[in-house]
Amino acid sequence: MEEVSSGTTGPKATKMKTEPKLSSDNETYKLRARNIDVFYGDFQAIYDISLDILDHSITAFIGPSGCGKSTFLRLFNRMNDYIDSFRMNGRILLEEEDIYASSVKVEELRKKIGMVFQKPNPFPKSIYENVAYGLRIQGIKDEDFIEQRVVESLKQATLYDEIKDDLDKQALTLSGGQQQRLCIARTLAVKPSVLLMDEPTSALDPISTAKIEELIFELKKKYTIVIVTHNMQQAGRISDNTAFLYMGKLIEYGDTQKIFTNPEKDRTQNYITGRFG
Ligand SMILES: Nc1ncnc2c1ncn2[C@@H]1O[C@H](COP(=O)(O)OP(=O)(O)OP(=O)(O)O)[C@@H](O)[C@H]1O
Repeated sequence: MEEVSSGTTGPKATKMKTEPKLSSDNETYKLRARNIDVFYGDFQAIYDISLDILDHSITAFIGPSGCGKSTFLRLFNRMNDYIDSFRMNGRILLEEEDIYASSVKVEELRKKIGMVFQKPNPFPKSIYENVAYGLRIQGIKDEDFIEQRVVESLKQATLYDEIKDDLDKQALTLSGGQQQRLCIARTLAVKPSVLLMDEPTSALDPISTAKIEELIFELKKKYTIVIVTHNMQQAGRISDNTAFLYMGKLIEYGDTQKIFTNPEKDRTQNYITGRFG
């Protein structure tokens, strides 16, 4: 392996002479995107992005509205597949598996790579059933197992203590911040290893936002987290690495502190200092 040059970008990224391997000396890459182009019909939304995401880290995607952050994030659990006009070039590897290979079952992939959206979207069911949902659709019938997993997931999402006596209550009666933590618990219940978060706090008040940020920070011990955020303070507070996208291109990617204090590109500097965007 040799030090990175153009084409492959990542924290301490390395350019592979052969097929990408998943570990450098002491760090492991969980996800790798290689030469990704995305099109919606004739419109190109992503241009030749290659980037590696470290395991057990928080990676933030930042950039002005429309630069392609959500499009890029959604590639990692194939959410763009729902869009008729979507087309892509390139490869995305989860560990060593090409997630767009024809052998991949998308439902299985989404168990491994869960997603939390901008607006909390609980089902109109009880708190308990929201978290149990993913297990039930897998055909799991063992109620003791389901209950144990529901409680464990709610605890991990730091919601359990607030609602433990109300598990049968309608999820839609929870506050926005609680609903978002419930959605995180629902995602955790099927034991993913990666969590994708698309502006998970943008619909929340500052106190709920702080709780979710603490939770995300805690979750990185067990999960690899990729988060899209418009909030640069948030990216600076919680992420280990930051990718700055502009008009579908990856401008700069690396250690968050460096990106925010001493970026290499003028365009990054202009964006993080609020000169545009
Ligand atoms: N389903 C779609 N069909 C056509 N064009 C789309 C579709 N989704 C996104 N786009 C376009 O692709 C580009 C990137 O959009 P995307 O939502 O990924 O950007 P973003 O950086 O996440 O924006 P925002 O911060 O506003 O959410 C935009 O020009 C957008 O209009």
